[in-house]
Amino acid sequence: MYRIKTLNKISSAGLARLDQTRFQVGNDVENEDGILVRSAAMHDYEFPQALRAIARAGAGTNNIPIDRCSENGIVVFNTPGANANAVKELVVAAMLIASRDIMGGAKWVQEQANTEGVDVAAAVEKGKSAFVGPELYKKTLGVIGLGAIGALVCNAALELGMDVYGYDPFLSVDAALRLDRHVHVVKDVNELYKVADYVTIHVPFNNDTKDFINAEAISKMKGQVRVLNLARGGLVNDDDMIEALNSGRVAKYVTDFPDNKITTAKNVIALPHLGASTPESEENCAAMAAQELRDYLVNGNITNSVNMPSVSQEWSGIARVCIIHKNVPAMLTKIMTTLSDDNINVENMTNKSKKDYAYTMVDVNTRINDQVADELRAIEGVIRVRVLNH
Ligand SMILES: NC(=O)C1=CN([C@@H]2O[C@H](COP(=O)(O)OP(=O)(O)OC[C@H]3O[C@@H](n4cnc5c(N)ncnc54)[C@H](O)[C@@H]3O)[C@@H](O)[C@H]2O)C=CC1
Ligand SMILES: O=C(O)C(=O)COP(=O)(O)O
Repeated sequence: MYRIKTLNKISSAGLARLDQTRFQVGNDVENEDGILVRSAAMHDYEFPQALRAIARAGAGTNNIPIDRCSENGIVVFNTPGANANAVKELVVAAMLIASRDIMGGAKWVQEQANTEGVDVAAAVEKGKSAFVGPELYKKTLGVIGLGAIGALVCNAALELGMDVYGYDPFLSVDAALRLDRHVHVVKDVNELYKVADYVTIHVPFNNDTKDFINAEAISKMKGQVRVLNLARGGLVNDDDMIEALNSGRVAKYVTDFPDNKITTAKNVIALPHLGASTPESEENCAAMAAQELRDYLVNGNITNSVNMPSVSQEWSGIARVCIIHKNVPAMLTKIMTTLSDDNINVENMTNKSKKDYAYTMVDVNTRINDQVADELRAIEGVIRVRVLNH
């Protein structure tokens, strides 16, 4: 029985992938083998001895201590693209509410209705000019980060008749193929700032991207620009943004990641981290995350991990040895020598690396006893050894 702890509410579509005969799932499970999580903060989380994998039902993994996971041989998964459409749709809404004063207008109508003696129909026609705002059509959108979400946003904006500029120095081939050919991809983000009426950011939050939009970046943007941040709060420097909003250089700032400081600033539209909050996305993410967790725990296969390489292998033989180790020379030789010294015949094998870590999966035709597993564990550079039986 594998024990799976949920640190957030996970859609039942995902939990259904973890059949009750093999998985015990709940938020009170202890010494868990796997964790399913959304945005719960895990940086201070104490890893139980059994923990082998964490699956983030979503895209951003900045709530998870990835380095500490890698050092402990814990595989971290996410669900690339599974919530991208939901975010794209909210970005379209964000552009609209940043342009037309839909929120202010709707609130004002309610206020009229609640004021005694006001004829709402008449008040609306008299007062509507206070809520005028520009159209998106023929305006320019700058998209920073052209991954799963960024590419969908670019393509949707083209459909709305916008001119679209995109920036992503690490653009993958797959992502480039998803991008409409009418998007102007620029090599220098300043080229995008120079022309964009709207700037939207879709990059992961990390040490390199913290404060990506700061005073210097804003100084390169057009006056009256509208800035959208549905990625992470820390990508935009709050103080610099507040100053730009106060001076009128930035006309509106829409953020999906409000905090006490930014929420009360002028011309801020703060949403409660709603980007992925659709039933469709919650189901997609949960199903993908549960599937990844299951395939790793049961078969040792790794798909969509952010800290370990992708390795999947059909079963051959009767036992499988899964070894997470440092990506250093001679590991494979040492692993193979240990197995052959114990007279174990290898049926199939895969070895792949990702940055400082590597994963070796070996199918063998005999049962692996504790002594062999301990010999493998004793190899310098080996972090974790698991033996699975078919
Ligand atoms: N508001 C919400 O509920 C949601 C927010 N997000 C946030 O959006 C982010 C992006 O999500 P996806 O598009 O699914 O991820 P993704 O991994 O498909 O795309 C990220 C893109 O950013 C690019 N990138 C990385 N560093 C960059 C830099 N310095 N400059 C320009 N581009 C850079 C990468 O090359 C990649 O193409 C997530 O990391 C997460 O923080 C994601 C889903 C929901
Ligand atoms: O996938 C992401 O990165 C998100 O920000 C979505 O977060 P959530 O799962 O809605 O808490």
